[in-house]
Amino acid sequence: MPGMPPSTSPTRFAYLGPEGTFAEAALSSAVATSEGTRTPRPSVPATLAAVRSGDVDAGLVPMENSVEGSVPTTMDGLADGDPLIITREVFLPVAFTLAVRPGTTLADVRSLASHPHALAQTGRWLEANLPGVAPLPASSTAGAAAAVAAGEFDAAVCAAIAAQRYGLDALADDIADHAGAVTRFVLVTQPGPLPEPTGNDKTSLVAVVTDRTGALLDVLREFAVRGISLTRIESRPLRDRLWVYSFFLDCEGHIADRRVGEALAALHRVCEDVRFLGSYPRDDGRENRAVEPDSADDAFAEAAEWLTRVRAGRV
Ligand SMILES: O=C(O)C(=O)C[C@]1(C(=O)O)C=C[C@@H](O)C=C1
Repeated sequence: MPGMPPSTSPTRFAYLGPEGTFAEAALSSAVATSEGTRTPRPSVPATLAAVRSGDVDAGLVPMENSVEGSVPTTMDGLADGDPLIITREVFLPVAFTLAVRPGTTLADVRSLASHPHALAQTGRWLEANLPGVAPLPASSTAGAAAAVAAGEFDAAVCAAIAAQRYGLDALADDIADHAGAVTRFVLVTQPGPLPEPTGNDKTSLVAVVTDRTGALLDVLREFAVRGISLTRIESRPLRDRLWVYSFFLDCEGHIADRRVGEALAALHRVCEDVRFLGSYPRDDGRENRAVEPDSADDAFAEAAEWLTRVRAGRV
C-alpha cells in the first residue's frame, strides 16, 4: 500500500468506530478491504492508543473538516504522548442524514446526538427543524446512530450508511448547512521508514514557540526564505502551561527535500520544541507550487559544496 512501511504480514488497521463512521468510509476509500484487517475503536484517543501499543499497525482518524475546521482530539492526540507519524491523508465528502428508529416522526424527536463536528455542520437545519431539542455530543456519528438504535436518544445525525447499519430510518437526507463539505482523515503509524517522496508531498509538524516578540514570525520565516508554501497553520493551547501555544503546520514538500529538511532543522534551533508528524503524498487533488530554482535540491547541494570548498581554503 502506498505510504505504509514495507511489511511482510497484512496490515492491521484501526479506525474511529463503531462501524458506519465516516472514518470507516474513508479507510475503505483508501485501502482495499482485502488488504489487511480493520477494527473499530470507540474514540480518537483509543484509535491512537491502539497504534501506540502495537495492537494495530495503522490507525485512521479525522483531522479537519472543510466547514468546521480541526478535530481537537486528533491534534492533541498527535501532539502529546509517544510520537506517531502520518503516512497518508484521505479526503472524503461528507453528507448527513437525520436517523431515527422506524416509526419515529420529526414531532416525536425529543433528544438528538452526534459527533460535535457533525452537529456543528447541521446546526442551522437542526435549529429550524427541531427547535427546542438540545443536541448532545457523541464520540462519533455512528456511535450516535447505535445509541438511537439502543433507545438512548430519539435521533442521530450520521452518514446514510450508519442509519442502514443500525436499522434506522432516514427522516431527512443532506441536512448539512453547507453542501459539499469534505473531511480530511490521516492514517498514522508508529515512527518508521517514511513514505518515499512522490514529488507532490506534504509535511506536518508541531512547533512550540517561546513567549517572545516575533517568535511565530521566526517560524514562518524559515519556510518563506526557502520558498516553501504552507498549506495550514493552527494553534492549540499547550494545556499544562498557561497561555503557551503549539502551532500545527502543514507545508508543501517532503522532509527528504533539502529545503524542507533545512527548514525543519532551523525550527529545531529556534523553537522550544518541534515534533515531526510525517511526510506523505498530497491527496487533496492539488499540485504543490513549482519550486523556484534557488530553492531546489540542486541549488542547496551546490551551495553546500561551495561552503566546503571555502572552508577548506579553496576560495
Ligand atoms: O463520526 C464520524 O463518523 C467521524 O468519522 C468523525 C467526523 C469528524 O470528526 O469530523 C468525521 C466527519 C464528519 O465531519 C463528522 C464527524
